[in-house]
Amino acid sequence: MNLDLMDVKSNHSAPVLADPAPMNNTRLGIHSSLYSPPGVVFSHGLYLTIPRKKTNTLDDFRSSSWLDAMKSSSPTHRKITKDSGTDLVSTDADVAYRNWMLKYPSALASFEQITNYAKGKRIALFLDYDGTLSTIVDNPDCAFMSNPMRATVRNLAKYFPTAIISGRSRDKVYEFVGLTELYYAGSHGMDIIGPVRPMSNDPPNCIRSTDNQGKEVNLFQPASEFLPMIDEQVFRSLVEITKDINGAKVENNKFCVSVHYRNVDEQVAVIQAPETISVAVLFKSVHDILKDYPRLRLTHGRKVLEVRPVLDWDKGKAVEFLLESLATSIDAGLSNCDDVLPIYIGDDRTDEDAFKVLRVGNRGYGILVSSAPKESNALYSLRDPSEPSGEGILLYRRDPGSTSGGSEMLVLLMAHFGDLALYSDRILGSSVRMVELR
Ligand SMILES: O=P(O)(O)OC[C@H]1O[C@H](O[C@H]2O[C@H](CO)[C@@H](O)[C@H](O)[C@H]2O)[C@H](O)[C@@H](O)[C@@H]1O
Repeated sequence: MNLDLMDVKSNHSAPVLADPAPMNNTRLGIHSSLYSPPGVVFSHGLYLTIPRKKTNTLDDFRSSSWLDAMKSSSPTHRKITKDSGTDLVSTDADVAYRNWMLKYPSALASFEQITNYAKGKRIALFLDYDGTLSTIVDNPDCAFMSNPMRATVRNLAKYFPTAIISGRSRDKVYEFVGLTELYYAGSHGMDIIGPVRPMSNDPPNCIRSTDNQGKEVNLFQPASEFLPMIDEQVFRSLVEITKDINGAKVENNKFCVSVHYRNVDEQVAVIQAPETISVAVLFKSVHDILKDYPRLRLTHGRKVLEVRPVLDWDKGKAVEFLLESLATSIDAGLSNCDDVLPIYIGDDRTDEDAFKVLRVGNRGYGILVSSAPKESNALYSLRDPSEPSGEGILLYRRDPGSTSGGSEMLVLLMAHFGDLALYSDRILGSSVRMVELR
């Protein structure tokens, strides 16, 4: 559900904030139990599991972590409650989620802590795309971003340097987001368009280029040598071997390739005849192809296998690269700014590399978008990009030209994401809390 203006105005209930964890201050104002979990209970029964009795040649695949990864790669709260069909399990799921939130408190509930720490600092915002700015859908070509979300990101970018870091190709994610004022990193950070940095700082594979608007930018493609192999050989081979697997889809993400199995029949019921399990066949086929390409590796995303170069580069490295670019670029507005607070919001395993980078030395905040408990290097959580909600929290800056509070510019940084928008204070409903960023 997208909240329109009427929804916001008519929702007069106080913000329904998730159970706040007791907070002790650390440098980032983070609950100390984040570093030593307070007996968090994970209900493994919430996840579907597959029997591991060996029966034939596909056993290695069934009994390895591959199928487990498949089953847990996209657990959704909705699916758990729907599939189980009982209120009891639904309650268990809620309890497990609340317990999990002791370790990963809601970013909404912790918003004052975040903004307190942000005072006096320049925020740099990094956003994943799928599952963060758009909801997960069956067809990857239709993972559109809502207009309110787009408007919010556009407005955020007026205040904070903002970058999208996606596993998609850079062109594709730009096509979805469509905002020229952002920086974009595609192929899990292996294809970055960022602000121009002084030549002396340029690593190899970094060149000056122009973006779609003719603006001078830096183009950094650390995996450029892999392009012919991935594009001309691997992508084609993967398309060929999966063409008879109903529902499989291969997506060319330029420096990596995604093999989707969200729509492939998992056939868990016929586990005794594993040769009919299409997903297992798919995994084996992809694995077999990769034997011929030792310089490529396989990672798991949400119902997707991702083929990528063996390269010491990931979303975390991309965040570091962009932070350095932003800090040295006059255009980006972070130069001469000692204190930058990076915030990264993402939902998937590949986002963990970025969370890790921010976690080290309490450098910034990682926020995991997840509706199911899972281990993460993030510090905070949000439940779902599209969860219906009337709550919102505003991060705002006073308009320097303003003489009255009535004309303050208000920027909604994080509500439940599907409902993000820019509002003026005149139209805010009482369900929105405001936190001033000085
Ligand atoms: O880093 P991201 O921007 O999150 O990209 C990761 C992968 O996202 C896409 O796949 C996922 O979203 C699809 C659309 O909702 C869904 O159908 C699929 O099951 C998910 O895995 C994208 O299609 C992949 O290429 C990206 O690698």
